[in-house]
Amino acid sequence: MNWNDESDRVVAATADGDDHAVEAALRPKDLGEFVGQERVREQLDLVLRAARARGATADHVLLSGAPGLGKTTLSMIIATEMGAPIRITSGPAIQHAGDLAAILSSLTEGEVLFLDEIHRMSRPAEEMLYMAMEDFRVDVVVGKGPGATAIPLELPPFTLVGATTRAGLLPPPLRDRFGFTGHMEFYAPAELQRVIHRSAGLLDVVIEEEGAAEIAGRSRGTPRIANRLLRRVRDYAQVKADGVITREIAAHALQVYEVDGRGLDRLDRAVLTALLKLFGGGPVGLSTLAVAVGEERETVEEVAEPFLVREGLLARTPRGRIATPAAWEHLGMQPPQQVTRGAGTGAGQGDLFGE
Ligand SMILES: Nc1ncnc2c1ncn2[C@@H]1O[C@H](COP(=O)(O)OP(=O)(O)OP(=O)(O)O)[C@@H](O)[C@H]1O
Repeated sequence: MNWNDESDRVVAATADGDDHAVEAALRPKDLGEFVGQERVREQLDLVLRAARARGATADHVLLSGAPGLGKTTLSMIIATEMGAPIRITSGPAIQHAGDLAAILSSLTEGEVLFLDEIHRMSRPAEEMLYMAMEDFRVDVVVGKGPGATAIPLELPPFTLVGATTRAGLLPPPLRDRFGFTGHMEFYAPAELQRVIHRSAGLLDVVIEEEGAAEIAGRSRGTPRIANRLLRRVRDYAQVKADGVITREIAAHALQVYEVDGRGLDRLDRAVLTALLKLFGGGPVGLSTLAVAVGEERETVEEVAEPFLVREGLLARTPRGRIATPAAWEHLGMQPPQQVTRGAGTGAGQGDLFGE
């Protein structure tokens, strides 16, 4: 299989068409239903309550975090909690300042504007957004060349909810204009277990506690993946058993989908196996590792490695990629002697960098 398209993977954190179809039904509708992210939830609750008490529009909110952690869901909850409508768009969809002006000028008072991937907006649109966020005003340029004139346009107060996977890429003037920034963390297995239980209830699927725990442990800290694995396990339970998801059924089903006990899929394991078997645990250069796996360099670096690094199974060092002791353990292999001695070169190394 060619892994260049991330969405081919059952453990992809980004949404595929099938996800879009069911995600709307599974989204928590208010803060009380939203699982985990205690700090962001508590802080946001205060921001929204205070705005409601003042009868004001809520401050602009920036949500940062990896795909599938619930940024879109939270933006919808903000609108619901404020009793306001929501408009959804994304940075890449706004290529010209005029596109943004058209959206902004059609907002109603108090409306929530959700701007996904806000770091991918064009520069002119971004500059227009500064003024809109701060003064609820935009200058619409009419005409071209020396005869062009800027017509100021008043906007009703609105709440911008920006979402980004890369908060560090946002220019400081944009970041500073958000009244509240929430950083979404990966979820603990116990939290994902709650997400799975809730989704199973909505999908009318019977699941045992241990079945949910089994799926949660393989969901890479991400609710979107948890919900997708649940649907695959449900299929298996319906076809191969009586529809009830037990721990055993979940484990068998996920074995069929090649998702192991830690959430690694075939590509992840191929990279680790090559690193251990062919290169004795490294260090080995990225290009060499990619050739050994039969994949593009970018696929190994961007698709497989982030999760392996996060799991503490692989480390990027100045000398190349190395496996950590946990990688040997996970694949049930014995490290050669020198790797055991060099175990300190594992995930804790300070000078990690992309090769
Ligand atoms: N805290 C949560 N509790 C319950 N379900 C959640 C939670 N967070 C996310 N989900 C579920 O996970 C799925 C993905 O969430 P969502 O689309 O909000 O993620 P996202 O961060 O916006 O992802 P992306 O950046 O890729 O758009 C949805 O089906 C949603 O219902």
